Order: sequence, then structure tokens, then C-alpha cells
Amino acid sequence: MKKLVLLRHGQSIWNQENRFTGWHDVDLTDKGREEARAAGQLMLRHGLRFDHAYTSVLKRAIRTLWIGLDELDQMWLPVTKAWQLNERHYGALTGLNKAETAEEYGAEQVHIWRRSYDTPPPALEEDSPYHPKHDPRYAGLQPEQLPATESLALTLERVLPYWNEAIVPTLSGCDNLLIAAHGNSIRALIKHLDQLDNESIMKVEIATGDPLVYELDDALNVLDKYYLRERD
Ligand SMILES: O=C(O)[C@H](O)COP(=O)(O)O
Repeated sequence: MKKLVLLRHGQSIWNQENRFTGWHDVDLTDKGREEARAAGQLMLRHGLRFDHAYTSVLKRAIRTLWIGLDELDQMWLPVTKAWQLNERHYGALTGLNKAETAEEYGAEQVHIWRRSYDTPPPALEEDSPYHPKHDPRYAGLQPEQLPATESLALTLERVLPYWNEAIVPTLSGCDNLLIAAHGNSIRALIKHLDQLDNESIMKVEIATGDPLVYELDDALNVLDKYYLRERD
């Protein structure tokens, strides 16, 4: 039996400030580092050790992974960083306060932007400093690969090919894999793994620093799924 653990990063500075973040690269708060440490300790207590780890190219997920692996004494682990595991791009909402945006546009509209399956937020202008075309870490990508906004559906369109082409071959050849990522890239993976319809995925919320375990057979069929804290 294989184990796949999905871990959302600990609290970030913009989570704390209640700002739309998406692809903006903000670090963890002290609380976020503590959440990452607690997640690592929880995995340690349950005897989890990994053969490989994946993360995004955003420091809140990378640092959560580092802290978790440090607790597991597995800092030596091979790690693959992939932009495809980034948070969904929040478009023109990036940097705005979520409560203030709800006051301005209405709570219902903000809920649609945050949780509808296929309604993306308004797109960023190309000259916005938040546009990924200005960020050297994406210099190797084609212009059409750089989002100016993303719905969950569009996020899935880049997460799923990466899952199939990169993660599935790795997972097929090992026992235990850790993915440290983001609320919506993890929701995209969950939609695929649990075969949820577009309606059901809208209700799925992912907490920070809360390891979610999938037990899989050799063909990567899901045998069981649980939050590790439930078994603590
Ligand atoms: O990018 C963000 O702002 C958060 O990490 C996730 O936001 P959400 O809860 O609005 O999906």
C-alpha cells in the first residue's frame, strides 16, 4: 500500500492579513512555521517517512516542506519544485483584502470568485507588478502558460497534466510521497483523486498545516483517505 500526503502550507503573512494571495510569493508567519512544525511532528509520530516530495515554486509551501522534513530528519529527501503546483492565480484580486472586497462587490460575488468551479476573478493587466511575466522564475514558460487569472477549472488544467506526467510515474515507483502545496492546487488534486463533480468540490475547504493522507493501491486507486490528526 502506498501513502500520498497532501499538506497545505502553514499560515502566510497574507493569510493573516486576509489578503488574496495566489501566485504572490509571501512567507510564513511565526504561527505558520509552528503549524508546519506541528505537521512534521504529527507525521513523525505516525511513522511516516517519504521517498520523494513535491512542492510549488512559492516560499510558503517550500518552507512548510523544509520545516516538515526537518522534523522528520529527512532534509536529504529529493524534492521537485513545480510551478504547476502553485496556488491558483487570483488575477486582479491579488493583494486585496478579502473582507473589503466583499464589502465592495458583495459577499456573494466574492464567494463565486473564491469557490465557484469555473468563474475566474477579473484578469490582471499585463503591466501589473503581480503579473507572472515580470517574475524571473517563470522565464522559461511560454506566454500562453502564464495566467493573468485562474478559476479552479483552469488550475486543474495545469495541475492534472503535471500529476499524470510527473507525479504518477514517481508515485508508481515508490511507497510514500509528500506534496506540500496550496489550498486550491490541493483542491484540484482532491477533485481528481475523489472524482468529485463540479458542485461537490465547491464545498471542500483545506486548512493550513493539516496533513491529508491517501492510501492507494499499486494502480493508485484510493483505498482510504483521512486527516492524520483524526488518527492521533
Ligand atoms: O491565495 C489565497 O488567497 C489563499 O491561499 C487561498 O484563498 P481562498 O481561500 O480564497 O481560496
